[in-house]
Amino acid sequence: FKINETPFSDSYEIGDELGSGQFAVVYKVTCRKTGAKLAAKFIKKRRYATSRRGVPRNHIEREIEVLRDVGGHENVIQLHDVFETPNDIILVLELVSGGELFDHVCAHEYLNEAEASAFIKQILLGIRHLHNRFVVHLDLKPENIMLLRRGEPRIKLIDFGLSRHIYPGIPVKDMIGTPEFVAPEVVNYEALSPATDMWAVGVVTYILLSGGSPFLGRTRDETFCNITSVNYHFSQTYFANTSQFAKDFISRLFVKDVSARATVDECLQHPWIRGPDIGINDIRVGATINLS
Ligand SMILES: Nc1cc2c(nn1)-c1ccccc1CC2
Repeated sequence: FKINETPFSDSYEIGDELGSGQFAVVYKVTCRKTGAKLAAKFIKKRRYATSRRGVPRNHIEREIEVLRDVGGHENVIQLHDVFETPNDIILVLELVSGGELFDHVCAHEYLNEAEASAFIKQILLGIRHLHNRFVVHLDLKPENIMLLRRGEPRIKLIDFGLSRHIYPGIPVKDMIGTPEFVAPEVVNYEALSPATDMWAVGVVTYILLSGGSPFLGRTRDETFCNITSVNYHFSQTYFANTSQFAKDFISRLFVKDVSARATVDECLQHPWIRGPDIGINDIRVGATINLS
């Protein structure tokens, strides 16, 4: 990937901090030439192979390659430019300023089904764009899903720090992700695949509808045990008034066998996502249904 030779501050003026992760800080920036408002993600470079601080260069390169490949979809963050300083690599990204989906859910405790279904449909459209390019996100969670603008149900998938290309027939194994969102194959150190993202969609859906986390235990090991035994339930407290469609949607994703787990295309066809607008003429045998 080509890195800009000129200094970052020659082209951009730094504004407010938008968010931060373990080794990254994101600022709102203004392009000096055009006045455009963008986001700049400063990723701390790892200085020594034995260090635990910072991100190894090849991981940053992988995030850039993935962003370059998946850019251009309305539910996926767009990469505009890359700069380097002695300590950081700077990704200039499309500005999303509606805050994290995580905060939006917290502000409401949980969402009604229509709002949750609209958010999940957008997440599925973004994921379909990734999976069609053999990209697997591997860190889907409400913190990594941003609202384009406050109060609008339009989302962008933002953090591709753990994402990678996974091609059929080339097994990839790795112990990564956030414990309460990882699928059984991650816990069991078995091959990762697009199905790994679909399990996480189930966890995000469960959280949007209830505010609770389906597999979270008191310890990391308890969480992992709940995941590998698919030990979850729809607590009456939050799911008493939830539709069968919503519960069926979630239960098709919490499937241990990756070959039996719903794919992104099957999810987009599910009645909970297609909603009441299914007309009889959509159900002609063999019809190609245009989902866009
Ligand atoms: N880990 C993160 C975290 C964030 C972002 N990217 N990666 C981001 C990207 C574009 C606009 C705004 C943000 C803030 C949060």
